[in-house]
Amino acid sequence: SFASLPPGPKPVPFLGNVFDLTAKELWLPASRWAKQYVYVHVLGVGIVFLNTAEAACDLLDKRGSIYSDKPFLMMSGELCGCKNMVAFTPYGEQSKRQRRLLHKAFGLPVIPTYYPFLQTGTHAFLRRLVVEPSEYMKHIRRYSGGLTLSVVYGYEAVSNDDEFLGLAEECVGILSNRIASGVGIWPVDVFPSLRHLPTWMPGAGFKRNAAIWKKKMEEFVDRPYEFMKNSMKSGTHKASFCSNLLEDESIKAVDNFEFDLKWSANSMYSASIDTTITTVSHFILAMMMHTDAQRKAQEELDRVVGTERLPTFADRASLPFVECVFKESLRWAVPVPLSLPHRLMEDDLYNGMLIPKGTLIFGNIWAMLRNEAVFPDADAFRPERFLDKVSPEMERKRDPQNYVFGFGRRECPGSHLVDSSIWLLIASMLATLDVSKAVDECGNVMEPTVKFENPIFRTPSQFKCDMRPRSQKALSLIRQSEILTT
Ligand code: HEM
Repeated sequence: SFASLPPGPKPVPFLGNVFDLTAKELWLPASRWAKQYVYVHVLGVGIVFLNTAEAACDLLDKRGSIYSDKPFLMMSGELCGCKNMVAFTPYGEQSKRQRRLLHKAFGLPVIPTYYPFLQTGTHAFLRRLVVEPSEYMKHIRRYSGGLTLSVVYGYEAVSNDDEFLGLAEECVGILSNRIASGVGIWPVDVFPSLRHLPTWMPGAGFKRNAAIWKKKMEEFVDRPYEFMKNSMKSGTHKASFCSNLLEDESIKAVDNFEFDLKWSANSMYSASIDTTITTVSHFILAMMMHTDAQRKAQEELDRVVGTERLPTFADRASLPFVECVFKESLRWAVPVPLSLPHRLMEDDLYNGMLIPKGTLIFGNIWAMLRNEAVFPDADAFRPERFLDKVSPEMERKRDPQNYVFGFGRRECPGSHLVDSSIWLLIASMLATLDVSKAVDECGNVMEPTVKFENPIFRTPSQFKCDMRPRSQKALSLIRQSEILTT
C-alpha cells in the first residue's frame, strides 16, 4: 500500500494553503488542524507542523541526521543576504563550525565566567527600571542586547538609544515581521527565475525591498565587528569573545575563521534580544495578574536571602518556588512558538505516512506546552504545578526547558545563558519590586490587553503596569548596587 501524506486543511488548487497560513499566531490554527502532525503546502513547498513532543523527539532528535538542514530560500537567504546567519545555514561543515564557536561562547562550562557580567547587567537594569518603570520594554532590550554586545564584542551600550541597539531592533524587526513572515516563503523561492524580473516592473517590489533590507543586514553584521577590530588595533579594546579568539593563533588558522566568527557573533547578538524581551514581559504580565504567586516568591526570597542584600546565583538551589516561577514563565510565554523551520533531506516514512524530501518541519512548541495531559489547566499561569510529585520520566517531560529551545542538532545554543541570565533577572525583580495592574487618573484598575503580532516571537504588545520598589530598603539596595559593582 502507498503511504499517504499527514493530514491537514484542504488546499486550494495551485496556491495550496496560502490562505490558511496567517501571519499572526499561526501556532493556533496549526494546533487545531490535526492532533499530532499537520501537512500543508504553499505553492508546492510541503510544510509539516509537529504538534506533539513525541513526534518532535522521534524525528528532529532521533533522525537528526536527515532533519537538521535549513531551507535554501532565494528571498531571505540570497536577496536579503541572510544565508550565513546561523539559523539559516544548511546542515554541513559551515553550520558545524559556527555551532562550535557558539558553544565556545555560551556552552554550559563557560556560563559561570559570566556571573559577574550578569550581576552588573541585572543591577543596572533594576536601576533604570525604578527611574522609568513604564519603559520596561526598552530596559529589557538594553539589558539583553547590551549583555551580548559586551560579552561578544566588548562594546558598552551607552544609552537606550544606542546606535547598535537601534540597528538590532530594526534588523530583527525586518527579519521576523517582513522577510520571514508567515512561513517565510516568497513566490521567488518557488520560481527562482522571478529574481530576474527588472526592478521597475510591477510585481518586482520584493526586489526593491530586498535590496534595502540586504544593505541593512550587512550593516548589522559588519558594524559591531568593525568596532571590535578597530579597538583591537588601537589597543583600547575590552576583552571579548571575538577579541579572545582573534588573539588565539591556533584557532585563527582554521579555514574561513573570520567569516564564521563575524556571522556567529551577529547570530548570538540578534537571537538574544526578542527572545529575552518576550520571556521577561510574560513574567511581568504573570506577576501583575497573579499577585498570590508573586507574594509567595517574595516570602521565599525574604526568608532565604533576607532584605539586606540582592539575590545571587549561590542562592538559587535554596529558592525552589522562584525556580517554579521561572519555569512557568518560560512555559507560559513560549517565546518562539513554532521554533524555526528544519528541512528534511530525504524522503522519510513515519507511522505509515510519507514525508517527502524537502519538506519544512516546524516543531509546534506552543501545542506541546499547552498539552493538558502533561500540564493540566494548561492556559493558566500556575507555578505550583512543578511542585507536584511525579516520576522522573514525568519530571523530564514537564520541564519547559526541554521544549522552548527547539530540538535536535539545531537546538538553541543560547539555552544555558538564558537559564542563568533570565533566572537572575526574575529573582532580582521579585526581591525588590512589587508589580501590579496600573490605575488610571480616576482610580480605576486597568486590565491589560495584549496582542501577539510578531509572526516568529510570541511577544506581547506593550501593556501598562505598575512597578515600584517593595520598600525604602529595597530601593536603597538597588541604588547601592552601583557603588558595590564599580
Ligand atoms: C528565552 C530565550 C530564548 C529562546 C526561547 C530561544 C529559542 C530558540 C529556538 C526555539 C530556536 C530554534 C531551534 C531549532 O531550530 O530547533 C533557537 C535557535 C537559535 N538560538 Fe535561541 N532562544 C533564546 C535565546 C537565545 C540566546 C540568548 C542566544 C544567543 C546565544 C540564542 C541563539 C540562537 C541561535 C544562534 C539559534 C540558531 C541555531 C541553529 O540554527 O543552529 N538564542 N532559539
